Amino acid sequence: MTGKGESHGCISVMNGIVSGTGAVIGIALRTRASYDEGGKTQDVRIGGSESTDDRLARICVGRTLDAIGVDPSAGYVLSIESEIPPSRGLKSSSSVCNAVISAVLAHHGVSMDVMDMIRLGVECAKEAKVTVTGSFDDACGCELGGFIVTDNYRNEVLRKEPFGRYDVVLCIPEYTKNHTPRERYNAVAPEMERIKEVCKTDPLAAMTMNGRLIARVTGESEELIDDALAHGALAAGISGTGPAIAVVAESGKGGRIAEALDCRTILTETR
Ligand SMILES: Nc1ncnc2c1ncn2[C@@H]1O[C@H](COP(=O)(O)OP(=O)(O)O)[C@@H](O)[C@H]1O
Ligand SMILES: O=C(O)C1=C[C@@H](OP(=O)(O)O)[C@@H](O)[C@H](O)C1
Repeated sequence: MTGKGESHGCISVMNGIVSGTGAVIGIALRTRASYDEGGKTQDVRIGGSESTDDRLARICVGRTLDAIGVDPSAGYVLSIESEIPPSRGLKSSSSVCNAVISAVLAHHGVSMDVMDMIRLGVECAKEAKVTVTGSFDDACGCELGGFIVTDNYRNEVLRKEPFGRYDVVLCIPEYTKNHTPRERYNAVAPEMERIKEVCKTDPLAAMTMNGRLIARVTGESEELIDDALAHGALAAGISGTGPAIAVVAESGKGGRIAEALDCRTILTETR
């Protein structure tokens, strides 16, 4: 039986690299995976992109088979279709991990506790070296949706609540993330402590503060953030390690903001 798996995306409220505490809001963009065993080859087909590295997906298959006691040398076909542009800070890697692991489990008819599945994905991301802290915040946001705060060092959820329905505009540069040295994130720890305080009562204000701070850390311009706010956005900032900018707006107002911004945009909503 073909195993099917699905996960979503999320945007950053607090970048977890700075202090180990991460916060995200789930969005509706989707990743779908399907998995079938048979044949002699291990075949990974990534829709819409010839150039995306398939190593993370292969690690997810191998580690899931290992976790459920199945021989990982079996031939398979894994297909992945994702709406999330890779390597822009929009959590494509976490979403792929969740979707692929779910598809492999479904093929074998095995159920796994959702938090165990998320933690398995974090281990895969670490092995593939696509994360600094393990990105437990992102993995939870992609799978569970809503507003989530996590401790990425302990893989613990600190806060999880529904977020309500908002439009989300994503500005997607053509280029992918630059790998800014970790010391540059560590250097802004005092500012992140202030953002953590704000986040306790006002996650949208925290998102903009974080988004501006990370723009400074990674060397991105804040111009699009200013433009989005000037056009009525409730929050705007770099998501993850960038370079994408995420904008939150009242439901129905995202389209107008997207038109006003000088960038390639995707219009979606919170989940
Ligand atoms: N559609 C996809 N199919 C398979 N793997 C993907 C896909 N999208 C992203 N990935 C994996 O995730 C990696 C990108 O991770 P990363 O640079 O951390 O970006 P992001 O911030 O989007 O998570 C890619 O190199 C690839 O290994
Ligand atoms: O590598 C990491 O540990 C993290 C990377 C960032 O996200 P992206 O991978 O989306 O850039 C960040 O937002 C997250 O809190 C932690």
